[in-house]
Amino acid sequence: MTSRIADVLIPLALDTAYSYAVPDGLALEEGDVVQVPLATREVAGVVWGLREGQGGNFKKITGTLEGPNLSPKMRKFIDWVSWYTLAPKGSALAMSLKFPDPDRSEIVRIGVRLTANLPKRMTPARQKVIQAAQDGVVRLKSEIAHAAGVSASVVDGLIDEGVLETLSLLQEPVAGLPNPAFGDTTLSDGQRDAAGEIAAAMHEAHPPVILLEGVTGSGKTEVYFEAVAEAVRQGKQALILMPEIALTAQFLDRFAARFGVKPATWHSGVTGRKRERLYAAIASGEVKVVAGARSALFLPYANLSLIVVDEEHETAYKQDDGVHYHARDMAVVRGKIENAMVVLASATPSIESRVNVERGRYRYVKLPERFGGRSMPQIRAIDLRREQIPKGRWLSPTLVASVEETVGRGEQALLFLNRRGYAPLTLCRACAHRYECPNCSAWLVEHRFRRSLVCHHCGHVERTPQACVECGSIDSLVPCGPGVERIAEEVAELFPDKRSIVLSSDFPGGTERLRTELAAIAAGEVDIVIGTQLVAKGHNFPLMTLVGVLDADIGLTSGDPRAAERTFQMLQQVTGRAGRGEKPGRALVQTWQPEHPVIAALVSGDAERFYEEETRVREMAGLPPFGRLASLIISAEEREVAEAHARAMAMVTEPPPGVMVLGPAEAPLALIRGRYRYRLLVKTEREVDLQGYLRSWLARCPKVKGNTRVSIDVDPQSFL
Ligand SMILES: Nc1ncnc2c1ncn2[C@@H]1O[C@H](COP(=O)(O)OP(=O)(O)OP(=O)(O)O)[C@@H](O)[C@H]1O
Ligand SMILES: [Zn+2]
Repeated sequence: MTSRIADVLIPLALDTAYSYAVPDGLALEEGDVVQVPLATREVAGVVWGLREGQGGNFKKITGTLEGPNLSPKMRKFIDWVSWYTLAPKGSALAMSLKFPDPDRSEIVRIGVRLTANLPKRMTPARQKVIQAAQDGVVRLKSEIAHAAGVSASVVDGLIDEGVLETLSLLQEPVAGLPNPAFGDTTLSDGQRDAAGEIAAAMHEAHPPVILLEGVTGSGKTEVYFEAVAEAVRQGKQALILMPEIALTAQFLDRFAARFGVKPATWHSGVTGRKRERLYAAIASGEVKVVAGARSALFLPYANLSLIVVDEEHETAYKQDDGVHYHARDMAVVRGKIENAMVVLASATPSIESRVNVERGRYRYVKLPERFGGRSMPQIRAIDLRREQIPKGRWLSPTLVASVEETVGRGEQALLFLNRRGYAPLTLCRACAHRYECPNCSAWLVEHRFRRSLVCHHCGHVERTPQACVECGSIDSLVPCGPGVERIAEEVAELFPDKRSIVLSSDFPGGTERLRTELAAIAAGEVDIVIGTQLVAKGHNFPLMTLVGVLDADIGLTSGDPRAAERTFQMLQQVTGRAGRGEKPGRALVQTWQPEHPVIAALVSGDAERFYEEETRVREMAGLPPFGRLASLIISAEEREVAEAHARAMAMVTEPPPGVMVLGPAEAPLALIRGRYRYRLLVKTEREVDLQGYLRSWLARCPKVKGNTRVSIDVDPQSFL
């Protein structure tokens, strides 16, 4: 006798849907959310397929659950992401599902976040909480305890000691309705042409992917707002993806000035009931515009007609754990599936997107000039081989003089160094002991404001000792090299009367306070800003007329195939913060190698030269986008186990023509969080079916046992 069978995908790291019998009388459709027995538990899952068959041996579906049905397009997207990234299908599904939690009450909720205080006594449990709260996001007490895997009493203890502060979380409306006619902006001629072209393309039968390239300060935002307006006029939805930190108050205000309300925002800080309500409103089509971090790409939009990827070159779009996906690339896929237009916006596009334009896959719209007739900043290199910097200092005399002049005129200066903390390395003067992380092969970074040594890879924190832990000498620790905190110290000595601020992701008080500070800078309440990449991009500070780059060479020698591109983008972005207001800006770039192609292109203002040269280099080396890469990290708690497994995998590679497997080699970060890491790198020609090869190889590999893990990263962005 045949009966109905449902193949149910469960949002856990499982690659296949499991078959269940559908009880008589239960109305079901594909995409419905159901409850099913799994081992000894009841779990939620989504009906991936329905068929007739011999269902006698299968367990029965328990019932249907509330929540939106996942559309065929959404399921196709999830299947695709899983196929492309090799992540289990269930893990890809997990990114798209938010189940309502019937137990959560709507009464006053108390959130907590980290302060700058350290606990009197550090315990492993407390350390876990501090680590989990490191990002400064306000979370419910229960959430933080859960994330840290500790009991609520540990969190209470930290609240009592002032290490965590409490805030009450208000219930806000999900989002207002954007009005496309609210604040019609007068566009420049260039903006109008660009906006016209983009809005027209939305009406094509198959809307294209458009690369919107415009120099820093050209007004790309106003241009893509017109496409958003068009989507709203049609009653459809638009998604604006941003690197998380770019979700600034400034952006939200600009959106509100154009559309009358702020957009709905989706990122890791949106939690609890708010998250559930937003999820439902996006699925019903009630919310029209979402501005979100990469995770917003996986929401079940009812009728999406536009995806904007702002700052499309940003590395923050790549997720480096769990499902290793690149949100820009997946946005292009989602756009195709939804028949939605995709706009990739950047002042410094990725080589990948540029090449896609050359190949005719993307359309190209350019804004060559700054808005309002403003000029690009004048950029000059300071050759550190010629100009002496006094010992123990990091600002050259030329830079110091320029800062003085700038702030003397009542304008602002930004000093950029992409290094958090006080010093990247600490050692003992007496015994030369170097302070290293106990869990990672990395130096501990001194954070002087917090009086601690911190690992930037695993979050390990220890109090800076008075006596050397190795030889016992007192006050013998020496900081080596600069971080932003050390520059702040130098600035305070050089300009004692000026108001300065250090901004990095360590900023106490987290994202919300950071937003306040960014607004204060824009309002002119600070003279000198010292910052990492956090302040380097996306922001608009009208009074900032000088940008000083303290060490332009930092990223150039990293051994990453994208090192030159990344450095160029970063320097172009940070120097682009100068002169965005009424007054012209300039940038001074301290370097040991002014003749390096990256620095030379930056100083000459000739971005095209850099792109041509770098594209040629990639093509010759067969690197992306002219060839394809996948990185496999094999890790285990014992070095020998990781190495043996990596070698066993390497034995059975059997690469076909056009495929090379390199390694295994110890990963540059050989130890992270107590796990030893080996790496295999697959490099193929562009036409090769990389995923097909990886699957056939993995099928030949020995089974993963014990605590060994194999993590697969297609199109890796990180080579550590
Ligand atoms: N049509 C317009 N009318 C008035 N002001 C505008 C207009 N277009 C842009 N601006 C202003 O010009 C400045 C630069 O615009 P915007 O921030 O969009 O540049 P961008 O191209 O995104 O630059 P970046 O890539 O450096 O972030 C902003 O202060 C913006 O408010
Ligand atoms: Zn560590």
